Amino acid sequence: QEIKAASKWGDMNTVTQDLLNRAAGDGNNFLHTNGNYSQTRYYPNRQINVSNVGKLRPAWIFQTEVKESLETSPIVVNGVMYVTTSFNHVYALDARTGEELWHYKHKMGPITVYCCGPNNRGVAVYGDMVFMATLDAKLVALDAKTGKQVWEQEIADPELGYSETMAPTAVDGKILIGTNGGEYGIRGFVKAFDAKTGKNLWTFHTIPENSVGVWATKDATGRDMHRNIDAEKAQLAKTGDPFKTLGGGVWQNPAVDLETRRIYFVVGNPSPDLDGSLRPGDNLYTDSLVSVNLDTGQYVCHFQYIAHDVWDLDSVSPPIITTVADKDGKPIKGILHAGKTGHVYVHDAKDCSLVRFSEAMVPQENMWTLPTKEGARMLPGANGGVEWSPMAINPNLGLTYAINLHQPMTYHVESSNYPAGKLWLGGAFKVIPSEEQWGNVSAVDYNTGKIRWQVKTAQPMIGGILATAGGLVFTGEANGMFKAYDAETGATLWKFQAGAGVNAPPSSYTVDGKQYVVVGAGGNTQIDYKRGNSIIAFTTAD
Ligand SMILES: O=C(O)c1cc(C(=O)O)c2c(n1)C(=O)C(=O)c1cc(C(=O)O)[nH]c1-2
Ligand SMILES: [Ca+2]
Repeated sequence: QEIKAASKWGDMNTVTQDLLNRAAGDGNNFLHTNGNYSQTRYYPNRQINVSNVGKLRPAWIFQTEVKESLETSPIVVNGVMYVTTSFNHVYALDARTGEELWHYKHKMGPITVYCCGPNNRGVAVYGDMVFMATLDAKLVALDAKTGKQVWEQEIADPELGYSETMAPTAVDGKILIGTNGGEYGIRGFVKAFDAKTGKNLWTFHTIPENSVGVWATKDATGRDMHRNIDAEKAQLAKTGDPFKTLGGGVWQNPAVDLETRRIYFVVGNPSPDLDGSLRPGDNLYTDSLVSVNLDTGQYVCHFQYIAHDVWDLDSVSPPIITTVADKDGKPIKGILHAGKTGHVYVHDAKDCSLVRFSEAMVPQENMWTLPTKEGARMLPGANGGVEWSPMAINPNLGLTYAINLHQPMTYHVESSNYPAGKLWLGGAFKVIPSEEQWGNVSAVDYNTGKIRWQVKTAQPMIGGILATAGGLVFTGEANGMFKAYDAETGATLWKFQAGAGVNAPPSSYTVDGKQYVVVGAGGNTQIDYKRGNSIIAFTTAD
């Protein structure tokens, strides 16, 4: 195996910072989880385009040995592809043929705590190494040529509810990583580790020691959240600031702005999910966009969407940096984020402030009805709106593409004390079986907030989306359909039956003059979509 890998390996496979910086214009490679540091998922080549996508067909199918939910974003470096699976396997594949070059299987520790499946969303590449974070809360660095482990570092203590599902981000010799655990009473963070040695360089706690905030009564869109502020104040006087167990995971990649040396990420829900009585205050910085300094981890700004959330409405879909129109129509550096609430939020990158929010992409009903013991119906359900699924943009059209869920649920509260590192929901959210569920692909004009087009799908959507300069948008569905849409109109231009849920973000790359689109088809645990173990690469070229 080592020999096979080495024979494909040249100096060109070394990932320099310069290569990572130029990823947005590099159609040969797919170097970041979301395409580039701005996380636009906009692929610059157009060999596959609106006029020939109908001829797209599988070039190869690679089957992993793990038939469990697949959420990997395939990373491609000079003809070598890296994918991960549930339970932290990594494969290096020949991107032309799908031939296996090496396979790394993480030796899992005894304790893994994850709410929503044994997922992994992929690797980061830097220098001659490949980085993955694991369910037992380790960061591992592998030799990119051989898959042999170079170092391993504990990110946090898995016994306390910390675990990893996200892909790391590599920048300037640092590996950035957050944590999941919003359902386990953790104290969330983003950490930077030295890429060479694994040494911890800085830690930003997503929950400040003063998490109380301003007693906000309205959400980002101005709707009353029905908080009982007097009761919260009484609880605060009794038990103090709940910051140590307040959750606030970061389980998707940050966007990196090298011009200002700032990163932007979104923070998940407070713990326990449905029981607000034990955690008085706004619960800063849960359900927020946050920006910190890349070199020091120092706080720069934040914007909270939902203060004192009791519906598990994590902020999670990865933020995108792009030029947007401000309120006066003037172009500014903006940040886009799609909420579980079903809105696309548009921010000013300078101070995180909200410029606008889009029309709701899914039905919203009874917002913000508080959970009850018997269960209160509110739409959207706890998976959103939009889940962790990354959006993609087409900057020429000024559109951002999101995939949506419509899953009616009731929210139930049942108070219980912190069970030290065990699941701590403070109640339950339950799907209403008699109500229809569905999904959408939505194209939203981020300069106006208006929905440009929307296509309904048979099931709620989870996974991700890719936009290309060929005028296309690619995304998959639970029923195994992988589709290409016209980016301007939403017309379906091509589809393929992958045999299992296509619930992962697609990538694209070009090698030996051929453009490929690649996606995982392995289903999803959280929504129980049909499992599989395929990585499928498509091409139109002969
Ligand atoms: O708060 C958290 O830390 C956290 C983590 C994760 C995860 O890491 O998979 C999910 C969620 N929350 C969550 O609320 C959720 O709906 C969800 C769906 C999925 C998935 O992989 O499909 N993960 C998660
Ligand atoms: Ca959560």
